[in-house]
Amino acid sequence: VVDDPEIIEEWLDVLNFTMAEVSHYAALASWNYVTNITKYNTEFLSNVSMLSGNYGLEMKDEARKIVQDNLDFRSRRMLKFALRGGELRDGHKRRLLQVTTNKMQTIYSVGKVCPPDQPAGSTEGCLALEPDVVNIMANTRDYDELLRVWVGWRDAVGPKIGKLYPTYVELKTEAAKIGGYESHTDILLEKYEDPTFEQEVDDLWQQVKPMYLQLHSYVRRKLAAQYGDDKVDVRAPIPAHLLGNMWAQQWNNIYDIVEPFPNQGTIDVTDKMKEEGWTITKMFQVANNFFKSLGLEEMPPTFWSKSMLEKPTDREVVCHGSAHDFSEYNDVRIKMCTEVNMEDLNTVHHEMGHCEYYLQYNKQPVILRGGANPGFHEAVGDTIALSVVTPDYLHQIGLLDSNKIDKSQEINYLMEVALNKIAFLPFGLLIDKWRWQVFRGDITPQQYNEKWWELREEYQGLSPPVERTSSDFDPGAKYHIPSGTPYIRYFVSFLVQFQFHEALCKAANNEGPLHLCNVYNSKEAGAKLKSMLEMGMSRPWPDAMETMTGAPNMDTSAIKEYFRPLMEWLEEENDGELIGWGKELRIFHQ
Ligand SMILES: O=C(CCC(O)(O)[C@H](Cc1ccccc1)NC(=O)c1ccccc1)N[C@@H](Cc1ccccc1)C(=O)O
Ligand SMILES: [Zn+2]
Repeated sequence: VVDDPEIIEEWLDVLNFTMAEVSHYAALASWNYVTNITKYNTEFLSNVSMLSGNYGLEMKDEARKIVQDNLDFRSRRMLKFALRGGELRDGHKRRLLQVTTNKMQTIYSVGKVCPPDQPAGSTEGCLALEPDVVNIMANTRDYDELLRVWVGWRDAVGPKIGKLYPTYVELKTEAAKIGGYESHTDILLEKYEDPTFEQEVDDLWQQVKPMYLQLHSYVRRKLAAQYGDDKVDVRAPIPAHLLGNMWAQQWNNIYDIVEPFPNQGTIDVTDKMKEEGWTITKMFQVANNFFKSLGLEEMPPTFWSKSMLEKPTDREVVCHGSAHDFSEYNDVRIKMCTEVNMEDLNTVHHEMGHCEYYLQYNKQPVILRGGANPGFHEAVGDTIALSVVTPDYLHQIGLLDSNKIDKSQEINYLMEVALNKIAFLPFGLLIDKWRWQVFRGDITPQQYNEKWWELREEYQGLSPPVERTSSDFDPGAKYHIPSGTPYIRYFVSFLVQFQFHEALCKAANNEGPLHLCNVYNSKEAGAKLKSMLEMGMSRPWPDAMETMTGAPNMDTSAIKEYFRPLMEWLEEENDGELIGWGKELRIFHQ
């Protein structure tokens, strides 16, 4: 047992130094695998993961011997993080967990949708998820073609991942119990340092659900008009393959079907980007320039030389976007199979927001480098993107002919953003609602798929377009399940990013409405954001929230304020129409 403050400080310094080394090598091994899926890189990653796991267990055992009583807040916080997490001590089980997780991620990343009666073993004429299948889901308006790729993708990856998932859950559960937790769910929730967190997200959902119901009712009617009311019943959940996205998580790609005031121009500037000859590099340079305009850190030279910004043609990679921190010499990188379109311009800012956070908290000890909570990390880039999509800024970067918008164009603009942000909220909640129940043992493998679809109907008001059975594993068709990436962070992000946007607009002395505010070039806004980012996870997230907004809590007033004009318009449109589904189906009256 150690209680000498001198020795403890020395131990924390050694922890910091060794952790930087270990996480550097772990990051490199991971980078090599995700940017080049080969047998060698897979095995190398597995070996490095075992070594970093050994290091983690050693540090934990040593940390346990330290008496924390008369340590300062910061040292106690570092020790708290050092003692966190699951703990598999058996090498074989640790290796099995690593290999199982890696297999699921690889199945997803190399998955292909092949034409019917495809000869076994050949990938001739098969389509990858990105960009091929994603583009079909976004652009096709043929009901049956959408159905073919929607089912095809789930058939290609679901059952294979579903076979591995129970082992993954068992091993995560064993690791959690050895670590002293009730279940792995408690480890996931621990990151929010808030005993009532689950209750809070339910309350927040209840506050924004009315906005979602208005959007859902309106979109359902428009889809019924588009595909016929034999295909879309305005009294029932919406078939899940008609929303322009493989997971129906965001509906921006069906803007043309739901456009409130046709032929008034739109902020979907994909066509203009192509006309203007935008390149992938330009997309990243424009994003980099926005951060620079705020007085924040630019991406360093190695970002441009070492990132993977487009899909390679000569090898298999993990296409799902990610931002990587190599914990030294400011080496931060993005891996993304970018395409020149509006949706990816958003994602470019999203990923670069992660890199900006890395660059801002790199003065913290390694163990305190992270988002104030995981939702904050997801919200940085999206907050900037709320300025980027304004007519004012799109005009500034040459993607809109005018930055003037009249009332109907303003409704069109708000609809576009709502199809991205409001549509997402129930999806951002239901993924971990399902996963928390699985890890608590409240959903058994036999029930995986039926419980998934119960949640999809309850929260999103969607139904599967064809019969689903327990031999399907539709959760596996979404990246974050096979890769083991938590998801409630995005629900948190999609709410707090409006609080952050409001705070930056206030710092920038913006006069106009929140939804038209663009903080580009505002050094005051940049300073406000920087003051939160550089904290990393050195303080509990309410302190970081208070630094940004002046109040410590998550709050839906900003997102409601942002969309108020659209909600008024939608309530008008939906007056006397059917709203909701199942038990909550009713006629809406203003
Ligand atoms: O998954 C992503 C973007 C990928 C990421 O940037 O969140 C990435 C996911 C990931 C990849 C590998 C390992 C772990 C997580 N997260 C990061 O790169 C990341 C995560 C934590 C800290 C720093 C970087 N977005 C979500 C939700 C979303 C967010 C914003 C716009 C659209 C959609 C989705 O696509 O469903
Ligand atoms: Zn992210």
